[in-house]
Amino acid sequence: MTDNVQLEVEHLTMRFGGLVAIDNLSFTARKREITAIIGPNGAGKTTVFNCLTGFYVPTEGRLTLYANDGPRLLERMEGFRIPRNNGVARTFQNIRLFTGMTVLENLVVAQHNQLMEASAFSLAGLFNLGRYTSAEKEALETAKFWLNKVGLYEQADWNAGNLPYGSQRRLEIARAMCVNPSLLCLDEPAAGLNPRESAELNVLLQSIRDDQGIGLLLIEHDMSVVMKISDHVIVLDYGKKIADGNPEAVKNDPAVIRAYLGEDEDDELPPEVAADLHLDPNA
Ligand SMILES: Nc1ncnc2c1ncn2[C@@H]1O[C@H](COP(=O)(O)OP(=O)(O)OP(=O)(O)O)[C@@H](O)[C@H]1O
Repeated sequence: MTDNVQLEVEHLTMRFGGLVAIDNLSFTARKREITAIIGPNGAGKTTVFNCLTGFYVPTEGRLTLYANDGPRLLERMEGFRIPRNNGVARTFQNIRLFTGMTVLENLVVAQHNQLMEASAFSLAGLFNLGRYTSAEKEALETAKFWLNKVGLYEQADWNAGNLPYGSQRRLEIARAMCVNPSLLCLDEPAAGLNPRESAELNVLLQSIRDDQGIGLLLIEHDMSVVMKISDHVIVLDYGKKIADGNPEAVKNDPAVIRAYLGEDEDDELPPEVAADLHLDPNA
């Protein structure tokens, strides 16, 4: 039953004082699938990511990651161990690259933990022992692989801060992939992209899903991305799950339309949102 499950979230609740940001949320994300979490502003999407990646300790609930070597309970781990030992990588709403480093250096630094272990925390590195040099070579190979994959090989020596915005977004994804995660969490990767860059992002995310065989969790407001590439969509509103299914079912769900529209029957969806949800304007 759990064969294909990458992540199982059970009864997750996150309170900030009196505010319930996530309210008894359960869902499953599968391997080789893109699972989107959508919902209006403040619905609790980023808080879910912050619980999964150790930025917040959930108030209640269980978060089970099915890594290659068995299940892990993420909510019981110290935050820094989640990306380091447990295969959950993420990108952020606001790009967080090392802008003063080159594109290649950003990808090598991402592998710092593996390199530190191989260097026995510096001694092997200092004396240039074999184990360290082969780990260093491997880190460079991994970095080059991902540079190729995201189409930035030619820009390897550029300062990351000088890349165009869309390329910076792709570099962030490459950096997250350099730690060889089981689960990749992407927080609004299409924000600020033009239509061509969005289309390139779709291709990249689909190829990570298909070629790496990992689970992807995607927070995204751009419905053209969500509806095109997601296998599974979860909709949150005020911290509660209001829909869970395939994109087709979710976009026609009255509760979802109401969440975006509001309760007032006289309201109308802005034309671009209606178009993204593919709603019939004459309905
Ligand atoms: N550290 C915090 N302390 C207090 N309240 C918080 C904290 N983090 C999030 N919240 C609150 O939790 C709720 C959910 O926020 P969250 O950022 O998860 O929403 P979101 O769905 O990601 O929104 P957006 O689409 O605007 O990014 C909001 O009311 C927010 O103000």
